[in-house]
Amino acid sequence: MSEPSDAPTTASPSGSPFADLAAFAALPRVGGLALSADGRRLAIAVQTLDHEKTAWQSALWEVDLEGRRPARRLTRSAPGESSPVWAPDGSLLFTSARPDPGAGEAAEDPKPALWSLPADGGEARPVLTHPGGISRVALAADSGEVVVTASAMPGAGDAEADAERRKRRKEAGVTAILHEAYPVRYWDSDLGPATPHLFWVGELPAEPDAGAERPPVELRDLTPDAVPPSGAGGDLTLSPDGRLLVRVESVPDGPAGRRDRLVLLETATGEARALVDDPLADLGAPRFSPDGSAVVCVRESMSTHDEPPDYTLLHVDVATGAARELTPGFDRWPSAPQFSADGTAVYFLADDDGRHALFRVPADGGEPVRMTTDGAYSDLQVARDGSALYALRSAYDEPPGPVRLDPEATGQHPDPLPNPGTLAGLPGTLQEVEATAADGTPVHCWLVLPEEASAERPAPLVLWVHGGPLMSWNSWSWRWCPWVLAARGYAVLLPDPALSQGYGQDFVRRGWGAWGEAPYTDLMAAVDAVEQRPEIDESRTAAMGGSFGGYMANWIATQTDRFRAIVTHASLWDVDSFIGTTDAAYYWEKEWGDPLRQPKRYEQNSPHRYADAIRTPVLVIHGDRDYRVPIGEALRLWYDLQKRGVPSRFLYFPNENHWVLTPGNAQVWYETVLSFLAEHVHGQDWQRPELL
Ligand SMILES: CC(=O)N[C@@H](C)C(=O)N[C@@H](C)C(=O)N[C@@H](C)C(=O)O
Repeated sequence: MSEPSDAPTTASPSGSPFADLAAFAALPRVGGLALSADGRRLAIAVQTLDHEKTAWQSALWEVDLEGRRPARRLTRSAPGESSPVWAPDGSLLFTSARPDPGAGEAAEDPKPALWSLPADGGEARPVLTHPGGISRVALAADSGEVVVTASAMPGAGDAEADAERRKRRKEAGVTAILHEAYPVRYWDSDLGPATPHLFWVGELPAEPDAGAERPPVELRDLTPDAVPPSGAGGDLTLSPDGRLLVRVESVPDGPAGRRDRLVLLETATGEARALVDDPLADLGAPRFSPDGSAVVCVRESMSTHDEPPDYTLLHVDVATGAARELTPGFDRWPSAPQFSADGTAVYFLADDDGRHALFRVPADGGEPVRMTTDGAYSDLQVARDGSALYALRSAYDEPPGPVRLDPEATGQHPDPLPNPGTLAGLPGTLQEVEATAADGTPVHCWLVLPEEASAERPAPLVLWVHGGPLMSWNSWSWRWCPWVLAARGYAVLLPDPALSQGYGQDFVRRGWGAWGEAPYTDLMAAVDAVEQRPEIDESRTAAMGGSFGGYMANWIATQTDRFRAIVTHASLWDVDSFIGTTDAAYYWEKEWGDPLRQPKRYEQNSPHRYADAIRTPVLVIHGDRDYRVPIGEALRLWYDLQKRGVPSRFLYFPNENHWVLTPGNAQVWYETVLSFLAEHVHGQDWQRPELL
């Protein structure tokens, strides 16, 4: 195919916010959801650009459940507000590092505190502070009693001693941490010396009369023995009467290994015992039943060298600890379970065939049924009177927004609720494509086509590989937004190759321990299939991906010269060094094995071993605060490319983690990717982003 003279550039004439990176960064992004106990009020968290346009600020908004009024903003502050929870009296609790107007001089390093917005409006007031900051709030559904999570210094008995220890370290200029257990980091943070503890708050004091002093809120440490690395930072659920708490506890499991179990705690005494402790599984996402007699949770079987993990739901009797499988034989991975209002059913979410669907299963056993047709759901809220469900719904062609669902119906399209993040339109269309792998297995893909793509004007194609790898392309992504590329005339292929979720356990097994085999050939089969289409220009293609998707971009670079450019973000290059330095080696080491005693998988699947074969230009992107895929992977990849004279560029973010989370850097990310694609896919001159 010859080069058309009007090849798309990095600018788009369409006028869509996806064509203008500043307008794209300014689109409101809807996050968490909280329903009040009486089912009448719904709060959402919405991120918008701050005044200087240098940070996204999270604020809380209220959604009119009748759908008559647009969503209205409830909070406003520079540090933003998050983790909304409605108290029984109708006030809205949230965490925020905003300054306390009554506290005199502003703190140098303000920590998030617990705030309350009165039911009938007015100013929010601070309720509770801790020297380590309040990171989470849990509320007992009937009693309204509260438990908070805050990080405490080792050995500090109370908040005063805690503050004193922090002060002494600061005055002495000590930032060092002495580690005695694995792991030492998580995501982009150091673990220790402070570690999360759970504090009992009980009933929150009522709003004081005008002019009166607010009574101090006493915190009682429910987990005084919590120790680094993870302390009591796991997920938790409070019984409706506030008497019991079930939390996820991470315990050592072999050398440098961890696993998660469920611990039951009496809130009055702090007395604790293991509720479900399974040496062959991780337990997570516990949720109490409405009568407090049972807990539903997720069981993830430990993977082995030969077998990927598998997930099921457990129904656990709180009095006896007896656990029963709720989803035996269900060939999908259930997550985020919750009881129905009357406790007779459990709702859960699962990837299924390119969707993240809502399911329901009877609590006393039976077949799970899928309740939603399209889209990806999260943040499910069950109205306590059983009248409705609320959730956030997104899809590859729709950003997240609040919806109402029928608690019983199957095959439903939910009612959309007022959404401050509604889009006016998209610069193209989304199609569902099924390719066929060499062994006959279907490979599900989403294909984004730009507005102008046609047989007369075929669009260049970008293959975008998802991360995980145990994941699926099924929901909106601001970080990996194909519509920004579509606005510049690119078609974007989003395939779910072997190892992806939502297609059954055998589909995961096809790629287990063999990342360079079926996952790679499935991707190539998807590209082959889409390249046959008249509206695709098969002579102008590129491949990109982040994280595991970056591993695959690197692998593709070593295996084929069919693409004109490779973009690799936060990627794995030398898998042995990655597993030894990531924040959670135990997540990977079973599948890959011991590199000294079981070197085969490393020899066969680590891209760095095939560096000499790379001919395609590569854009390397990495953040220095990335503890999931540490920067060493990018430094070594960059060195290996430069040494071999491969045309390459390195976009380095000193302050970003595994994801690029600030508006300026996110825009520069897209700008650099688009310039690199324009240079190599269209043969245009390299346009260096102005701010780089
Ligand atoms: C503990 C752990 O490593 N979990 C994995 C799910 C993980 O983080 N994998 C990364 C290498 C990855 O591919 N992440 C993707 C999902 C991303 O986009 O961040």
